[in-house]
Amino acid sequence: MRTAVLNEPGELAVEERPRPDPAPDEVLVAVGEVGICGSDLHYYEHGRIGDYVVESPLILGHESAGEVVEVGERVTDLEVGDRVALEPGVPCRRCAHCKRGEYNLCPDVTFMATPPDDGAFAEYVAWPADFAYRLPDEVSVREGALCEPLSVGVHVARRGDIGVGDSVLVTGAGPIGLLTMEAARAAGATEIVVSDVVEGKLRRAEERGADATVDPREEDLGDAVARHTGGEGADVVVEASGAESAIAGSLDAVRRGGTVVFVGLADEAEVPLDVLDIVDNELDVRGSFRYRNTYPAAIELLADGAVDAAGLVDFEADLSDVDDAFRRAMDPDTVKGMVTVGR
Ligand SMILES: NC(=O)c1ccc[n+]([C@@H]2O[C@H](COP(=O)([O-])OP(=O)(O)OC[C@H]3O[C@@H](n4cnc5c(N)ncnc54)[C@H](O)[C@@H]3O)[C@@H](O)[C@H]2O)c1
Ligand SMILES: C[C@@H](O)[C@H](N)C(=O)O
Repeated sequence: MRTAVLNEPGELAVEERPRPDPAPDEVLVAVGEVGICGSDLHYYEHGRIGDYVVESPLILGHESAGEVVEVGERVTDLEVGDRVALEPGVPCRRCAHCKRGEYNLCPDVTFMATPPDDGAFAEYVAWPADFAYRLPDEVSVREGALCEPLSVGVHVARRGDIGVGDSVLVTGAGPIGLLTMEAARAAGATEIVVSDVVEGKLRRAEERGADATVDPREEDLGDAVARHTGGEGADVVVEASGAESAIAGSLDAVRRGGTVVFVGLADEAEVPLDVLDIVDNELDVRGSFRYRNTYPAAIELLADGAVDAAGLVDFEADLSDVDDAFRRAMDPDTVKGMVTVGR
């Protein structure tokens, strides 16, 4: 089968690999579409993300969906021909985190396209059937692939306890920020402000339903958010850029007693935060890591038309043009590029 393999930073090659056989609890999926994620681009450019280092050839891609072509002998709830979204992180199911239900925190997770685990830029993937979610007719294979970044947004909305009537600031209008905005809207948020430093991204946020947008280089973020929230600040701030200035500025934009959710990953592990501010204003400061139990909700949001994930897509490219697709995806105005593997 054809795969796209990262051999060296900046060197992505289409290579033949043996087609996998599904284990008894797995399904074999003919991959249809795979989204290009910021982490794929990071491995492509730098060969590492923090402690995860690409030390041997790695198949990238973890936002995927396709069609079941074979089922393992113990699989009872999926059939050949079902279209499925693949949740890319499969936990050990045995550790304390898994048993608590926080399986996104499992230290022994196998996560697609995170060294040393291969990803989904491949014609076929064998995957545990319980991490393959059947798509209803209303949800396309492309949308199925985008359940992955949407899941990040759904988990953020849950971590932030975003609810009816809340005001929310999202810093960063990449795929994660934009899908978080839509998950927040679906959760009941009524005033959503989005900030970014790229004009085209702010326009995208407006087109997709942001109530207001702010470029923090032109206007103080705290003042702008106060103006849109009756002088109070946002009930919930979601930091989805990873930019140090946005991380530090998040505390100026949240109301007293509000919540800040950090989902963006800064290049530096340490970014100064004013702890007195957190104590004095009784802020809830939370991290949000990947997701757990979000795929069913993401699929429902797409089936109901509550979220327009496919509208994020700027371009599609065939697997044979994956290297060029990665270059296009690096343009700051690009939100999402898709690689088509089969249909
Ligand atoms: N915690 C998790 O589980 C998780 C999952 C996926 C992605 N991430 C991280 O979330 C972040 C967003 O992911 P993405 O794929 O949308 O990334 P992205 O790079 O596509 O988007 C980031 C956006 O932030 C904008 N930005 C840069 N500086 C800014 C500033 N000072 N203020 C406001 N916006 C600014 C950029 O212009 C860009 O539009 C990244 O840091 C990524 O690594 C975390
Ligand atoms: C969650 C996923 O989208 C993210 N890029 C990760 O590898 O953690």
